[in-house]
Amino acid sequence: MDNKIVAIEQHDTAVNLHGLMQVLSKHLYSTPIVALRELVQNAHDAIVRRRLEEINSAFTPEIRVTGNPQNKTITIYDSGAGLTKHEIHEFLATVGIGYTRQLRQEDDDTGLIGMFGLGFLSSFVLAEQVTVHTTSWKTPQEGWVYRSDNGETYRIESALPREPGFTVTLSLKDEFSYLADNPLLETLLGRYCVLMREPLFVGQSETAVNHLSPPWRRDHDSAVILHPGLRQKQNIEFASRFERTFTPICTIDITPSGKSDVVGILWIQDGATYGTSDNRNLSLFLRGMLLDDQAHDLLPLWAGFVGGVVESNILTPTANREDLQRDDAYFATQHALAEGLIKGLGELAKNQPAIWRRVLLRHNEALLGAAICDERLFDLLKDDLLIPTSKGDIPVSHLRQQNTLLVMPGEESSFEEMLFRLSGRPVALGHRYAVIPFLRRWATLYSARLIEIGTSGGNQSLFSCHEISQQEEQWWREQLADDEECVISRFEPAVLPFVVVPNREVELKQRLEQDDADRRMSTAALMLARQFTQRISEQSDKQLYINFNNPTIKALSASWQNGKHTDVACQLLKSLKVILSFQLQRSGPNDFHQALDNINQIIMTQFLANKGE
Ligand SMILES: Nc1ncnc2c1ncn2[C@@H]1O[C@H](COP(=O)(O)OP(=O)(O)OP(=O)(O)O)[C@@H](O)[C@H]1O
Repeated sequence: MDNKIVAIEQHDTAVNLHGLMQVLSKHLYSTPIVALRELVQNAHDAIVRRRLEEINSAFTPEIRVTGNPQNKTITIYDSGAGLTKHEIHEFLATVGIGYTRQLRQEDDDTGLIGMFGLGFLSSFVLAEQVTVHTTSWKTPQEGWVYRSDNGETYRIESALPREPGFTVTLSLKDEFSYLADNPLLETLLGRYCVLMREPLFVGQSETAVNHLSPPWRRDHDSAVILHPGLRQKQNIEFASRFERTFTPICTIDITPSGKSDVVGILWIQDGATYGTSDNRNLSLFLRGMLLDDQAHDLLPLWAGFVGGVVESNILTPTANREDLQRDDAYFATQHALAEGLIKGLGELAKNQPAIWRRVLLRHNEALLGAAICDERLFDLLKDDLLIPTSKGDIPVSHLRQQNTLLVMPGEESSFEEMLFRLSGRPVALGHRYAVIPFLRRWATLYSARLIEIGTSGGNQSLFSCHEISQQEEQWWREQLADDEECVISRFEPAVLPFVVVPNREVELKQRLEQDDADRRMSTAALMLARQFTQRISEQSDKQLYINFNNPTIKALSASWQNGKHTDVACQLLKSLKVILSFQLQRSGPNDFHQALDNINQIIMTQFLANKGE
């Protein structure tokens, strides 16, 4: 046995400070503007900290951001807790450690935003020099100035004391000097900080950029219950600040539910959408600070016509505070928003019929898709939505006749369409978004029959079989069929002697077997589809249903049985078939010419031959 002693060495991981600072300050954030948000957020937290810690504190909370274009500086002032000399070393100048996190660990319901101990570093993205002047409320007789060019080294010097608080001055790099413009700062910060709870002023302005509190907080803070109409008006005004493309039709309140604390408003966009259009737009505020104005993944996929602004205190941001961790809180929020939206749509339908009609009108197609994603939505929408049919858009109840619903899966017009135009029955257009799954669910719920025309199952329900001898069947095939499969049947209306129906399943099989289908479909999907089409036997891609309810067909059948010659009549019928097929793009130009020629010939020889000369 080998008894070698293995020496185990333990070392501290070395950190290359320069490299780490480069990554943290330059590459953590997607846009340098985020640095301003981080500094305002620190100012906010400092005010909260002072309120929490200073007993009998009677200070006026204020954050003020001022740009100075001449000096190319931006100053962020706050009247918060400030820092002692020791705290500057321990928290401001230590990467990854912040006092805010410690405070949050004691009590996380205080509204503090910071947690990573990284945000201050982002100031080095914008600035070639960062200067801080601070006085802590704990040591009001001391003032300190911190200075650093890159965050890697810094200087601290004693300075005159100031009112407790913290002022950071960024001497901007040339490429960011344009930011030292107060109107621009007002726009940028107005976007990020509109829901922040401490007042933020820009330049010399006496009006805080966040002076308007969001409607849901007004409800909470005020004892007065607003008239619903007035509330809706306020909500829409507020929503319009976040919805750039569409005007909101109406808003839906989101209140905390389940494990989510999310609160805010969603709205339905005014502007017709297609079923597949995705205009979801969600601004998410975390602890009062805009985290993401493209947080639409939190909304259900079917809600392509919905916008919203919501806030939460429990979601977990990523370290750059530009995205969210996909944790339990995230999924609870997703769930709460979907539930709130479904409930809100239900209340809209019940309490505001005029607005509900507008919503249906604008988003009928998208709502068809939504209805098949959720039972409750289906229940809400099933009788109000319109189905596109051969006779225009109509509710499903009008589509139902003799307890059957007809749907045409294919896109092109066909003989079936003509069949139903003749009988006056509307046929749903199955190629349109969500129509077939919606009708399937509707049919199951109301125990109606859904007939999908063109599939073998569908055709069997439409055309009943008629028995004739094999010899006669053979004769009919010879007289009327080209490359169609011949089916002897009975159907309405009797005035139609036959129809040519494409076999959609065979069409699908042929399409899948084409090379270009391979390129468009993923291999897995293609394999599944092929498994299905293998079961479709090699048949003709068209079927000719000969109608034994039709008087001409019946008369011709009787003649054949009596051995009479009916060649001319059969030729006429066949030409009629080709002409109708051509109109529906089911026969080619040569056949069409031939058919017209036949008719001319028959008329000439049968009716005019003796009289013409
Ligand atoms: N304006 C300020 N007033 C008082 N203390 C401040 C101020 N700005 C920063 N600090 C202190 O410096 C610490 C580090 O700040 P930094 O922005 O790097 O991280 P953070 O705010 O704690 O967390 P995050 O990275 O999530 O923003 C803070 O926790 C706080 O203790």
